Amino acid sequence: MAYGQTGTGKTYTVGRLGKDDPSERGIMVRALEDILASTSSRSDSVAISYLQLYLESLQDLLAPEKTNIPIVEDPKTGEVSLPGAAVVDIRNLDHFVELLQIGEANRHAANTKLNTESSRSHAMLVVHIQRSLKEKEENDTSSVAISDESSSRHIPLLLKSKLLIVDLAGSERIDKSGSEGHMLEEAKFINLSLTSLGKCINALAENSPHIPTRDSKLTRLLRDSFGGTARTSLIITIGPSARHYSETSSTIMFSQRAMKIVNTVKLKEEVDYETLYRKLEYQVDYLTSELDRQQKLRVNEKVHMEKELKEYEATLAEIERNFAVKSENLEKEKSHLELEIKKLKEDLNTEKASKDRMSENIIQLETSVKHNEQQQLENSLYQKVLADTTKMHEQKIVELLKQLEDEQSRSASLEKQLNETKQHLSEAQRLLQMQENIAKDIKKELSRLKEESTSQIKLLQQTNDELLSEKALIYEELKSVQEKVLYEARYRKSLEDEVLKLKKALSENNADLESRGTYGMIRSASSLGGGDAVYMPRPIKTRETISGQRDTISKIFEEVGLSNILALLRSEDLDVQIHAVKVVANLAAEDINQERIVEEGGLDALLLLLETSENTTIHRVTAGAIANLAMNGSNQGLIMNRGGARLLANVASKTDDPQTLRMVAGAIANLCGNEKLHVMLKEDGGIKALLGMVRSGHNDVIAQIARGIANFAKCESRAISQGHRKGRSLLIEENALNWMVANSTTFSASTRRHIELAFCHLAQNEENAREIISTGGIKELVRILQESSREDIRNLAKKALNSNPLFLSGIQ
Ligand SMILES: Nc1ncnc2c1ncn2[C@@H]1O[C@H](COP(=O)(O)OP(=O)(O)OP(=O)(O)O)[C@@H](O)[C@H]1O
Repeated sequence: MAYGQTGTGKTYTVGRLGKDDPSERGIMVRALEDILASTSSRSDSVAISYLQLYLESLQDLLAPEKTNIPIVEDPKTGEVSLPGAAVVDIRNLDHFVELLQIGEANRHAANTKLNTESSRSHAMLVVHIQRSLKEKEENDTSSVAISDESSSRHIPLLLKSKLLIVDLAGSERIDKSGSEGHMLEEAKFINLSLTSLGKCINALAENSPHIPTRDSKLTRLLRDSFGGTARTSLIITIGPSARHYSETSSTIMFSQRAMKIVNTVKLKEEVDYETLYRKLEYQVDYLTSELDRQQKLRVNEKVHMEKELKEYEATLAEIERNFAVKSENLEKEKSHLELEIKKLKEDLNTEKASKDRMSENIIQLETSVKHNEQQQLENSLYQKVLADTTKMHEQKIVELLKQLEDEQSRSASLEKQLNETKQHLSEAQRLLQMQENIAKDIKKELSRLKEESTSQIKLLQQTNDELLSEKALIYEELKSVQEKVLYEARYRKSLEDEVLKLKKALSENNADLESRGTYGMIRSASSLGGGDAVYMPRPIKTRETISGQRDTISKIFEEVGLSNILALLRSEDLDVQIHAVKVVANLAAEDINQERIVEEGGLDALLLLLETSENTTIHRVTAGAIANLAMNGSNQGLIMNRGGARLLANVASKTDDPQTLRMVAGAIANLCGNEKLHVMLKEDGGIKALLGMVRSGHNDVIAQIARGIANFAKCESRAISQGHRKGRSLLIEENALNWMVANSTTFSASTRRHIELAFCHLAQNEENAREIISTGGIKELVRILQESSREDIRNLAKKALNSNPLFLSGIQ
């Protein structure tokens, strides 16, 4: 962690990329360089997350759309994780530097959007390192070795490490930095997180049993990173100037406390249950097939031995048979020879003469006997060999039987090993199941959080839609005001002449009144307004002077006096009346004049003029003046209460002059924007008159009518949604729907949009559904949904179609 006051080099120390010069690299890059140098892609994985904490909200700098990322703490191990944050595997150092750059760009963009600086947020780099260990030897000696002994005795392990590099926000105190407003809010959050970090450091330094990590998100995040089993390095940055003395001393004190903390670094080894499970599964397969193979081998061997035994027995029988035959032959030959010797001896006795021959024969016979004896000896040797062979075969049979016994005991031990491995397997399965359950719980929690945020997003979307439609309406109003300003700019040019004429008429009138002795009437009228006590006509200024003031209507106001101008509305001279009403209409266009005009009886005078005059110009300009006054909410009620809607409707019914109709429609359209007046407007014939003016067919008139309908429908829809009104739309009661459906595509783009907007607002009210369907409105809604040029109107159409089952079945 880098800690210190703003501008003292935390980011310089921790975050510099040093792309061109490696000696410029900060700790983040150097740390990754070291890690990558001592890891191998075969057994290790290195991944990072990069985040910033601003105003207690955690934002992913690698995926900036992810904000408010939840912090999850494992209740058993105390490990902190951020399941919502992006975790990116690092391929090499260049890849890492690229990610840091993206993170910095996102941090800069996010902070510019929030109008803050980087030093107001905490930046965190989380590096996850994972190593598959060569596997640890299992102590249990009972486990039975199979052919691949070295691998069977080991359990796969994962060595997990986490490196957290934190660039903390500036630690300066609020009172010193003089923060206020949004800055103060920021400073409070920074203070909250750094103060709670300080508290945790104090508690750790004092070996306190309770460490208050829950007080801020920063300390919750760092929970498994300071104290306990982690190794923590704290970098302190200070400003060398004497100005920073107090910050420097508090920073150093903070670090002194931190130095008291004693940590015991502990490696986190975890059984890689997945690999273990795969391995045990493989072992079971292997042992099963090995057992089958051994059994087959034993059966084959037994068959082979039995065959060999049979062969030996056959050979033995053959040898015995041969031996018997030979013995019989020898016996025969022996008895034959004995007979011959006997015969020769008898011959010896009888034939002494042939003694020599006889003795020769005897010698011959003796040699033959010797030979026979030799053969007999050989036979006995042969018998001995036979006995030896038989013995040997017997021994071999015994050996084979012993081997068979060995095989049987080996098979039993294999079976035992198989059972034990199966037990291991089921244990691994149980642990795996346990891990799956934990993963399921985390998933459940995540989906709950997701649901919660989805409903919040929906709510925000709804508010956004409403704001969009509000914005669009304001935009339309603005546009119409702009049009009006343009119109008035043109009008003002002609006003220059009007003012001249008016002044002339005013002075003549005064002279006339004075000469007729009625001057007091004007004087008293003027004193009513609290203005000049005595009307003093000023000398008429030159054309050049007035021309210099022509854009400053307020000056005319001051110069002539409002009460005097209003008095001229009652002049008997039509020309004067016309000029006066034009000036009043013009003054009424300015917000600041409206209140005074009404206060000084201008509204009454205008309404009287509308009622009594037969002149078209008077009607047109008066309606325009009333339209201007009707822009102001507080005047709308006055106009209505004094029968304004009736008078306007009356004028509309008597004329076909498009300019007059445009003014009248504009005035009624403004009154439509006040939901409280809707019923009265209907009763006084205002809505009927507004809709009746479509007969003119003039684009400017139709534009005002469409604006009025949109104002009306929008306010009505709002009143219904807020529960202020119920029932069918008053517009529908006045048969506006047929005209809207028939004409929604025939006019200019802005008029069309007003009609579409009105239509969509009417469709939000269930009570209007029947009429909307019977006038072919579903088709119209679908058309708006597909074709309208404005997104907020399309959204309104979609909302109406989706929320009303009658519409949905109508579509089908
Ligand atoms: N050791 C240094 N050598 C040269 N320049 C430095 C050094 N330390 C900081 N600077 C420079 O001082 C300025 C402020 O530094 P840096 O932005 O790192 O401060 P910081 O403590 O992170 O500030 P903050 O809390 O406002 O983010 C930078 O322009 C930086 O380049």
